[in-house]
Amino acid sequence: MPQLVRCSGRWASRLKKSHPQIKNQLLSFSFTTATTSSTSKPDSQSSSDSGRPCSPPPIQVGFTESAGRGVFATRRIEAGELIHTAKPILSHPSLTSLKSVCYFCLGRLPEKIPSQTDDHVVFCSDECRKQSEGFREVEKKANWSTFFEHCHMHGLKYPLLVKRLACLVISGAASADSLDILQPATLSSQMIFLMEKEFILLRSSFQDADITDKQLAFLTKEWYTGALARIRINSFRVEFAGSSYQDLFSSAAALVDSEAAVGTALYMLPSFYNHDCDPNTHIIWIQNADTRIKALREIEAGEEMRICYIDASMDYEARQVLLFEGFGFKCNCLRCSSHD
Ligand SMILES: C[S@@+](CC[C@H](N)C(=O)[O-])C[C@H]1O[C@@H](n2cnc3c(N)ncnc32)[C@H](O)[C@@H]1O
Repeated sequence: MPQLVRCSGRWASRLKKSHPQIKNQLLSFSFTTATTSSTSKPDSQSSSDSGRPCSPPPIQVGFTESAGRGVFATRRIEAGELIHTAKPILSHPSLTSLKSVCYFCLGRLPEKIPSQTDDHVVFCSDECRKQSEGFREVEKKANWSTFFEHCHMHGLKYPLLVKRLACLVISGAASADSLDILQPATLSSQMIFLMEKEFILLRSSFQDADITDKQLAFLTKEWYTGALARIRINSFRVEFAGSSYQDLFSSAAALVDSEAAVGTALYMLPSFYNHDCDPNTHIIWIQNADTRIKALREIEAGEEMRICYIDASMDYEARQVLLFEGFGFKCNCLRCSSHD
């Protein structure tokens, strides 16, 4: 039986200083010790597929024997059960989706887009526009064309999330150490060297926009690489599960464009799920970056829940290469132990 840890205390106080999305995620972390007020709506809660919430979610973060922290079931979970939902703490559309999905929630745009006050990006609702006001005010002060062009030319998506985090920090909506709780990727000196350019572009875009040195004190190369190392290992490509012929058609078209993902998002609780090449759980997106974690089969109380980070249909060798190069680990799952 793994040693279970309560996600409160040090983690909670660090997260309390963070922006509202992170604060809401805190409810999902504190569920073992805290009761949420009737007016607060946890961002991560279990619910039936009818959408009826039945919190708290039956999960707990604990230590595994050989994969660091992981997520464990606190009771038996049925196959197909919706275990919990989660809202992103950071999200950003892919550069090719900037005008076709909501700049905040990555959701599809309604036929009639609400009146926009923002020329460069588009929101699916007034609510999303309002939620973006803090970071967008900072972002709008600067000219991002060189930074975007650099990311576009080199196929970079993680710097877009670092930029959004930096805007949140400058706006006062997030603290600079918001992501410290997450496991960082090990970056080679070559990777760190290549990040120099994007870091300089990010910092100089803020400086040119007259963001003061005091406001930018956190934005050091060390902070940048630390944030990027965490985003790299923990963020998800957001791809909608096709639910209609129209969706299937659009995703086929997106694949032809070699970009099926509408964007990238980072979550707090889902970041603690380890990988398995024969997972018992999966993560899905239906209409925006809010995600659902569902059981693929029956899960026993105390069992670790794992998702699959890659395409599980690949053969053993291909999976090892991808997991090692992309995530920096040698997979210890049962399927890999038998070289299947
Ligand atoms: C997204 S994090 C998962 C949570 C992480 N264990 C933690 O403590 O924060 C991914 C990291 O967990 C570890 N990990 C996940 N799945 C693993 C597996 N199947 N075998 C070995 N290590 C794994 C690796 O260190 C990997 O880089």
